[in-house]
Amino acid sequence: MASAVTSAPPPARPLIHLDAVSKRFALPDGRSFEAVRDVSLQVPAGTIFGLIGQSGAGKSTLLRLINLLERPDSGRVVVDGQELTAMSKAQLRKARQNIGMIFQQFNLLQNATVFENVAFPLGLHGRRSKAEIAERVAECLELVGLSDKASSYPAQLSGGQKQRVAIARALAPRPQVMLCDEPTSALDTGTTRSVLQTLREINQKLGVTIVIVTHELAVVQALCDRVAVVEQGRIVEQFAVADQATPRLSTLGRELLLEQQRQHILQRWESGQLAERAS
Ligand SMILES: Nc1ncnc2c1ncn2[C@@H]1O[C@H](COP(=O)(O)OP(=O)(O)OP(=O)(O)O)[C@@H](O)[C@H]1O
Repeated sequence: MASAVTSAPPPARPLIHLDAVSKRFALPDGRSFEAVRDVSLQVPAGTIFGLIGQSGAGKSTLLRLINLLERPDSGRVVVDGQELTAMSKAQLRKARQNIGMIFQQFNLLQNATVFENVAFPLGLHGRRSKAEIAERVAECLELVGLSDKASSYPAQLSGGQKQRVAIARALAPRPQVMLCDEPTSALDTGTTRSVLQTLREINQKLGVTIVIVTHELAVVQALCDRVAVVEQGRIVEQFAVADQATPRLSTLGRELLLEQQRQHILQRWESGQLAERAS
């Protein structure tokens, strides 16, 4: 049998490039705390990239440095070839349209309908007609499966539906990047699964690069292509989630590997049970 010709795919270009970024916060007692320490990181275009670590490790701060919600004290942030850290406020406002963000607590406008929430970023930027805005909102709501909820208010929605509205709102300006800060931590297991499925579809169908902060290893395993482990403001290791052969250096990396192996055994056992029942 002829052997298959294999060639490694060309490395994806980094869409996000953090170059030696550091961030220090002033504390009430006058001292300061370095939450992110000299981190360099490249996120390839089209990937789903996880940031994991213990509470207080600096994951959220690192994520917020990508769209300059937190401005680094030193280092450079480059997204899609544009150095955000060198931009004026007006330039940055425009560049941020390329970077959507969703949060654990959804951050929706409570007194606005689902339609108005998703339309909000479209009204802020550019000169779109009402008809163009309505068309884009409808597209985004369809993408997240909420076409029938356009006139509802956030209080009338479940947690999972609220997060979908937040996803639709983040997608509305057609960003290349979506930053997700613990997007499923407030959701139950079933809802988490369906929100992760939506994020995966957005990545696969629209090619949106996703960076996700999570403390849930099951989320990493279900969603991420690659992951970086953050400890005390530093990235201590990075790996492809599918690579179970290379030894993991961090405790969390090893825990994730054990979880992957456990799931693998469980799946094999379940498919064995099914085959037995069928025979
Ligand atoms: N605005 C701020 N002022 C002072 N300290 C801050 C501020 N934001 C974050 N920190 C501190 O920086 C450190 C890193 O915080 P960060 O929220 O990035 O961690 P995290 O890994 O996301 O944690 P968690 O999983 O608990 O959200 C923490 O010790 C936190 O208290």
